[in-house]
Amino acid sequence: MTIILQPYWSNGVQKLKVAGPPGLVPPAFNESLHVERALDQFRSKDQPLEKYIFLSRLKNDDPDLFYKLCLENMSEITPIIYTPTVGDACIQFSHIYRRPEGLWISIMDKGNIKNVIKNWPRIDDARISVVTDGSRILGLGDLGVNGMGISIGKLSLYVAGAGIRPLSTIPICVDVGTNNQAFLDDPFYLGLRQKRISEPEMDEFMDEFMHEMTQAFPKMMIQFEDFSTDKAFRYLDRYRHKYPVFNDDIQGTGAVVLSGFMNAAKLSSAASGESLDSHRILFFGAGSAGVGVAMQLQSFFTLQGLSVEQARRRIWLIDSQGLVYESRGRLAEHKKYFARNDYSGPPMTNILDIIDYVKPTALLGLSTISGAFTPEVIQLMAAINPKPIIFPLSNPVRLSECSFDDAVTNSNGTVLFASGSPFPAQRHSGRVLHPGQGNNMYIFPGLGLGAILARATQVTDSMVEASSLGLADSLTDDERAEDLLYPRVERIREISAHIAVQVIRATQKAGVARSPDLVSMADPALLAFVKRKMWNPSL
Ligand SMILES: O=C([O-])CC(=O)C(=O)O
Ligand SMILES: [Mg+2]
Repeated sequence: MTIILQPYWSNGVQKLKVAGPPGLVPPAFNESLHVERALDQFRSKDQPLEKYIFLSRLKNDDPDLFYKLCLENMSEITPIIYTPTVGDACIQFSHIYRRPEGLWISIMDKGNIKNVIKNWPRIDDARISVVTDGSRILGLGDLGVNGMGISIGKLSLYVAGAGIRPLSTIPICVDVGTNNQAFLDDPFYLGLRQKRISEPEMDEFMDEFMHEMTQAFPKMMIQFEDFSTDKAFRYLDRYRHKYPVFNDDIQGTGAVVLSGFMNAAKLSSAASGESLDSHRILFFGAGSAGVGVAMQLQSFFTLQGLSVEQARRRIWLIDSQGLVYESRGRLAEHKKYFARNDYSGPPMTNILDIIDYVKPTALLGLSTISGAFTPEVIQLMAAINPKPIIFPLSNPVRLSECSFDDAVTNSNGTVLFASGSPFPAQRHSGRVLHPGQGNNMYIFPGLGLGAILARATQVTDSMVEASSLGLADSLTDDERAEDLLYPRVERIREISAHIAVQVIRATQKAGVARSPDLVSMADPALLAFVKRKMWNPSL
């Protein structure tokens, strides 16, 4: 008897699984039922973190089964492998760790990064990597090498959401120390026992890292993830014109919020009778995500015909000191662009006073201050707008500026809502209201897929904007009829394919595409091509 061994790939390593010769699998084994069995096992765990551990093990043992389960149960599984549970998994990463996954490069490898990268087993297949230094994981702060969990989670969504082949993905964590003392004192912590290195040392390290990555993987797109604010802007600026790289927290979050905002603004303007270009957006939180989103939202106004300068004037920022304005003095570099020059009184620190002064149509939270949008804040927004736009975007759930429930109750059901992390639907006056999830997971899979297929040499602003417009117009009539701001996550593959087409077109217009053969394809043919390129679990 010949035993049939079917090859599959796990974590870059080829393995073999018994495909079913008599005697080696149970007599009544049925593969399709096995997916349901795995789902049952998954549901039998009561703690989200246990579910996470179960799925992470399953992914390593049998990627086809894992991704089949994800694709068939997106809305149930995404909150486990991704936000919010991935946050807890990162906090606990060094304790729940079982076996290596991804690529670890530390400051000790400086000068030798080339040789470390060479150890990656599937160099030729690699197309996309998510890189973090763990310095600001979600809203959880410096988690050092435990940040690897976020790179892993994002790449699982690349596979599930955009059909990137599992083998083409590389989660990377660079260990440049951590300032998290509790971790440094924890014997289980998996990173170097040292504080974060200085900025010049980090720059040298990153320059070598980026150079060697692009040498080793010429077809690679690199996503920067959860670097702390200063480094997020710094390394995006430093490398964006040199390598195909984008920052998910600045650009991905910006694009997803722009998309949801476009849909919300239409509904809000229809209710108020105000023109689209008269919206006023107040940001609570002025870190990398806040300013990144504000930058992206400028294009909402320029798309309506305003100049960039007029668009800038439609945006106000609040940071930990209150309203951001020029004469307040000593502003961090990244806040200066949106600092107001039309206010020069004493610092305005109370959010209710600021709302009263600005009269925003939209309030966006990127502060990681849980509960910052109090009932009074929501009530005030509802008093000045028939349909207030309120987006508490901080992750994970417990750091959200308000819950969907609070937003619905305090606005009497009028709120147009999107949050970074998932919230349950609410019933109000006999209607079921659905929260939008303004999370960059709607953007990066399609953006990355488009960039890879076009073999983009850079990720331009126009590509990011194309991904946002692609997402905004991917709502179906049914979804629009329910006032949804984002499409249902179950349709993620369809949405990513649509976004990828828009992104490929943008690469062509920007002259950064290295796949000239795609130019001549009409849109339907290009969409079919993109869908054909998507990997599917073989089950
Ligand atoms: O990972 C997420 O859910 C969104 C994100 O990039 C962040 O919060 O840093
Ligand atoms: Mg992030």
